[in-house]
Amino acid sequence: MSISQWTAEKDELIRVSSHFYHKGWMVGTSGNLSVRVAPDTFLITASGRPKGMLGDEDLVSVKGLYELPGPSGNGRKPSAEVSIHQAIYSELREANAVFHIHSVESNIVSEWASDHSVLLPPLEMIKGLGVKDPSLGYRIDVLENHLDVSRIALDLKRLFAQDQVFNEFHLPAFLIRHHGLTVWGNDVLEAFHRIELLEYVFRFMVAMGPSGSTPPMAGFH
Ligand SMILES: CSCCC(=O)C(=O)COP(=O)(O)O
Ligand SMILES: [Zn+2]
Repeated sequence: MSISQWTAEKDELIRVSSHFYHKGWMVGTSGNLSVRVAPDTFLITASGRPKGMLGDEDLVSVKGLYELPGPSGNGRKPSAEVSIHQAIYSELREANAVFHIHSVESNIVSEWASDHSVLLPPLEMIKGLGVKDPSLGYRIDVLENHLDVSRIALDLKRLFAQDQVFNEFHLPAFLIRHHGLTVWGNDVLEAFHRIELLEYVFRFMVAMGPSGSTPPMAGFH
């Protein structure tokens, strides 16, 4: 009898995936989630699985942060976007959970990028990303989408290599244009909170519109 490993971590990712699915952020097979279980090993959702109804076998382990992994023992393939997770875990020691979702709002906001980033509104919520003063003008990076996912991972590594990523004005998150939001945290709960609060910020931005102000309501002057 084989004793399955990391059952608590798998259960946690299955619960988070189901929650995000019901929010409309991981519709169908979209999005992927991972959690680090050792310095160079993480569990990640298998590719092409329905994110609202994952089972234990839909979480596969990946050992190594630099080479693309093959299929797991049960024939499941790691997420097609595994190289993005590898890039984050290899470059950021503080990242122990990485969540990637496809929400409508994050894709709308990604269209408003200028100079590869979007300015976030000075909402109190942004403090949940670890910043002290939301009024200072925080921007979220926007990477180009590429069919070849390893190109996105390479662009991300380049971004991490630039000093400003590590200064306090950069956030533990980025958008891929017309694709979705990726966030990391010190643990599953932190990544979970960060996804939820950024999605709140994006909903606010979409309600305000690209100019950042709501149109006057008919009948009010
Ligand atoms: C239908 S979503 C297209 C692929 C994608 O962007 C994604 O997030 C899911 O890919 P995975 O291989 O992780 O299932
Ligand atoms: Zn994706």
